[in-house]
Amino acid sequence: MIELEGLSKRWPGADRAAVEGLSLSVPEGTSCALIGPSGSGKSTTLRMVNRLIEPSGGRLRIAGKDALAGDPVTLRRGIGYVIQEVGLFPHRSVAENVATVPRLLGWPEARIRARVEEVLALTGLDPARFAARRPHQLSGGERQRVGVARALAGDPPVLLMDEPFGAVDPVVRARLQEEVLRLLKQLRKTVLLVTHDLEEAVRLGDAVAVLRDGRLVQHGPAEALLARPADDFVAEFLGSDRALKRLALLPARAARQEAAATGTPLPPEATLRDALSAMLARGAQAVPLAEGGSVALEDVLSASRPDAAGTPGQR
Ligand SMILES: Nc1ncnc2c1ncn2[C@@H]1O[C@H](COP(=O)(O)OP(=O)(O)OP(=O)(O)O)[C@@H](O)[C@H]1O
Repeated sequence: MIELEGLSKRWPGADRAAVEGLSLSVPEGTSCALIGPSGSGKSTTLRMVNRLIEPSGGRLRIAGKDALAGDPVTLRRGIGYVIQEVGLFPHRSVAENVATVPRLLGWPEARIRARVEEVLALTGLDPARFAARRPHQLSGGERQRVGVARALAGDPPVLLMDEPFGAVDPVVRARLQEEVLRLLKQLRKTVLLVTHDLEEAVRLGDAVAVLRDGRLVQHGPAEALLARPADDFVAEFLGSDRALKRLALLPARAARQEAAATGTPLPPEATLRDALSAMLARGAQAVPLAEGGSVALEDVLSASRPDAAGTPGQR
């Protein structure tokens, strides 16, 4: 659990605080994505959590302990940190880079070797192929994987990620996001993430927190924000297509049993947005589902109403 309580940062000479009275909790084993315009205080907030930036005021607790009380270097060893430029040591091998924290923690050599192999494999890098390479001998996506492997090496309960996939192309990016998401869930890490990319926030964040001028304006599951933005600023930030974005988060469940719809059934993982796309592509008012039954246009419309209660698409 990461708990920020009234956390603030005021830079010397600045006319307003970069972060002002920010209170936010990330429950254990969940992830929260910080989003907001450039300069809204996302990176400052993240870096206050591992004290690369010392807060000017407020409280910070990690796993119930006062994280502002002890030594920041010790704190950082217990927190994985992934940044866009990865920040690998260029003259060290992948294995040596990944071993950084376990070595600082004083693990025995055999344990370090085993752990390096384990986290490389977890992040989709075959140790036999990659362990001895230098960072410049890797693709951007592979470097990013090494960055994640390095952050996981010491098995920290908390992970901070600042634009973790910003430097890789969109195709690699989507695959990495899926894989890392699966991995972090499997390992039950508590994750605070900064991103410019709303889709990434929605995909990776159990909750999304919107910042504006250093203040928290809305916090909750992406689906709730897309359905009910707190104000015009959040609505505009989420985009005029926010209703479509929300449909992409809602599973297409059979809303009616009659097999009126024709055409190829949608697979079980299909969302209401997929159902709508299929209707538009087929010029049909309804589409069948592989699991049986069908979804009709009116079901999509009723689910897209922000006040739609219960499980959307279900009657
Ligand atoms: N070291 C610093 N000294 C003075 N001001 C700073 C420093 N670092 C950040 N700031 C200021 O604090 C504010 C918040 O910056 P921050 O980097 O947290 O924003 P951000 O939301 O992460 O922006 P971006 O999306 O552009 O990365 C900005 O006004 C920035 O100019």
